[in-house]
Amino acid sequence: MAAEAQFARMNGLGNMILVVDMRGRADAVTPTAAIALNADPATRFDQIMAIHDPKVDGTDAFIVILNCDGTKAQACGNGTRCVVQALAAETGRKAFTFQTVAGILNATEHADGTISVDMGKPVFEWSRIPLAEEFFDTSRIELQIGPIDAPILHSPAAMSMGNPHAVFWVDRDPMSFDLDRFGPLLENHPMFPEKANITLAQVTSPSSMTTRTWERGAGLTLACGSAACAAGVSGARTGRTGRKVAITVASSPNRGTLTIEWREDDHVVMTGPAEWEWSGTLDPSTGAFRRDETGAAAL
Ligand SMILES: N[C@H](CCC[C@H](N)C(=O)O)C(=O)O
Repeated sequence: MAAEAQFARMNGLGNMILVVDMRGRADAVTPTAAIALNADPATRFDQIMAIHDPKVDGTDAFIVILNCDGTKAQACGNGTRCVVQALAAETGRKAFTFQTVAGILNATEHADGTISVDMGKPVFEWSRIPLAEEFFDTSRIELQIGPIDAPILHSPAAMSMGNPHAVFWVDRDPMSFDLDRFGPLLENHPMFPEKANITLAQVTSPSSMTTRTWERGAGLTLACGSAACAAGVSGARTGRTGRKVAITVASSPNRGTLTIEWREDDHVVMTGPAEWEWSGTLDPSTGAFRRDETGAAAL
């Protein structure tokens, strides 16, 4: 049995996150532990954000991201805001720099409690998304589902925010689509050798859209931050919106909002809330956990 690690159950717009404090130790949260934690209704989650000691100078932590099926993810926008809130509560600091497998992320907590994360630069090159087929222009790739002459979803914008995304444009509320049926087919489509996060986006004005996402490795989640980034960038890239959009996440409680700005320097900045629910300790090798009785926010 591994020594216990502190964790906090948190959420970003309903995206269920476990922030696990792995600082000062060499082991990792195992896929077995992730699967066990997800199997218990009390600790069911979409992503684990494991905070490890920094590996490079100038960063505060190295973050490892696990999906609820035990696979690794390269990016998680909602989870990153949760990590910022937990570390800000612990240290009183407002600005952090993290390293992930996808690169360096800078993040800031604002006075109103919202958190901005610089999610880095989008990647459009087909081989780096990655797609299985060469596309010169990945803003509209050939892919459709439904009847060949009347597809239900077609021609998504494909891109990477560190993790692979496909954004399908729809002309009505994304909640009115059978995403639980189409999501698995598209996530696992041969076009996406590393699978993909699948988002439906309805543009509602040049500065707003409504989204809903089927997540790679997690399925239908209440919200997905990196998908909101992908939708915002794809809206601007295809001329549907400007470079700053308010994204209503249709599936989240009270249809919450994320603001996505694709800055002129090519960085994508996501701003939104994070919420602490409760804290506890867990065994990172097995997933056995205990809930703290104090009821105080802690990592
Ligand atoms: N919920 C996350 C995304 C998790 C990504 C994951 N599903 C994958 O790429 O495998 C977010 O807020 O960005």
